[in-house]
Amino acid sequence: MSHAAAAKPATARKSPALSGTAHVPGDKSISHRSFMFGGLASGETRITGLLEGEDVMRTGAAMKAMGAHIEKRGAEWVIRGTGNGALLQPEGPLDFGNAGTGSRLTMGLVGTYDMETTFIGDASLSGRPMGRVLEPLRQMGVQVLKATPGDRMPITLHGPKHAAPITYRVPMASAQVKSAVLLAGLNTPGITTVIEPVMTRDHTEKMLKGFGANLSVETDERGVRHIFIEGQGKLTGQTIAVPGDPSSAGFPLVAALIVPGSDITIENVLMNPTRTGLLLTLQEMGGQIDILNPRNAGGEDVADLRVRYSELKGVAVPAERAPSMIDEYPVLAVAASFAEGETLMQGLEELRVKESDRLSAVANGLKLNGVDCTEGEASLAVRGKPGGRGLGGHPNGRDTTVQTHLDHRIAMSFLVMGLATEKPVTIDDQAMIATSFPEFMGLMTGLGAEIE
Ligand SMILES: O=C(O)C1=C[C@@H](OP(=O)(O)O)[C@@H](O)[C@H](O)C1
Ligand SMILES: C=C(OP(=O)(O)O)C(=O)O
Repeated sequence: MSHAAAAKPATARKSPALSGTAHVPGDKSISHRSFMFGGLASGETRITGLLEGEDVMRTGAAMKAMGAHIEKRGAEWVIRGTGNGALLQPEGPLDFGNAGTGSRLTMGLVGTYDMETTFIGDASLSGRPMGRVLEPLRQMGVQVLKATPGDRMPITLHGPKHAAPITYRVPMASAQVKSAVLLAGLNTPGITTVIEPVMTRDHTEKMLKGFGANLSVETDERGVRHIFIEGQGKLTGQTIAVPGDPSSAGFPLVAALIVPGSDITIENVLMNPTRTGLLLTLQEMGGQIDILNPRNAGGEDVADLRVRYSELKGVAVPAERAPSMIDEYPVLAVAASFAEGETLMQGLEELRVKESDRLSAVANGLKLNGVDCTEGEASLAVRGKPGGRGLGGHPNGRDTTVQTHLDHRIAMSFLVMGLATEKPVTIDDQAMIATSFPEFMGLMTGLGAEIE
């Protein structure tokens, strides 16, 4: 793979107490959707706090290629959208790099257009299953002109003259699949219905309503959500302040919990209840996390988090909590490596189809660095070593470099781990960190972390 030639390893070492105040970049999910919905709506959308990570920039480039005007003016992104239903056929393939969210949501957004669009991505994205989005799109009349076996990228779609509205029950807990169908519904006459048995992050629903879509949600007596969207309505540009990403906040947060003496504050973190599973779990483990100054900003709950070093205890994390902390399991496994007793995480089947097979990538990295853990088909049990004694790479032994498999969260999680292990932890490549958290190295070293 050509990527290997450019690999840039990084090493984290046992660090002194972390201190200071940090601002994590804007939420990735809201940033992708801000570019998409702003690019589609009529009139002007202004965005502050946008995550300028590679994944989101790919979404911006795709929207530009389909007719949106996007530019940065000072600290603000200003977009002039095409109007709903008026995206243009792009001249070349849309390259989504490493981004599952960008590619899957855009397949929904443009799949129902009577035009041809081709989706490509890097080696990680090209290995991820896209059938979960193509299946409902096919039901709406979309033709998959080309796909690699197993419904993988590169993928070429051509929409019908008139898409058919469907009722679609999402078969796995996935906000990306839910969102792709709702976005396909935007360009479809009539009402498209998504049935969501297990609630996932609700940014698409909240933001589409904010842009003026006729969208409503009913939750039945079994807690199943029924989401209705009326197609071909008008969307109007909005002003958006993107709150800090709780998934990115997880890295300095866990670092402060495991490095003795630490006391840090992370400001302006999104507290949407569909995203706070990690916080809840770490608090159950005995983590001292104070939620300060809770407030509402632009329709979302946000707060500042004061985090102090804590003696953690293992807990059982219920499978139902997985959707609210799906991207946080790698860093939770790191916290669990320093906790007294066993932490059992269940309901992890979706981790197998992220940027890497995160379940095996985490288990392998932990084992290499001396952590006792058991990988199940959809579970992970970690038996921690309080104080990190005996953990970390073996300088005179075999190569203990953690393989990150083009996965930003694996890279950041193991760098956090190395801040509190007896011996350093090395990862094979830090390049992918820029997909979601370009400021990671500077932010962490600014708090006192020893990473190079
Ligand atoms: O909708 C979104 O913005 C996201 C949904 C989740 O993916 P799935 O829908 O595949 O669970 C998550 O892992 C991803 O980082 C962002
Ligand atoms: C799973 C992730 O992102 P995506 O699916 O957008 O690549 C993530 O950021 O952890």
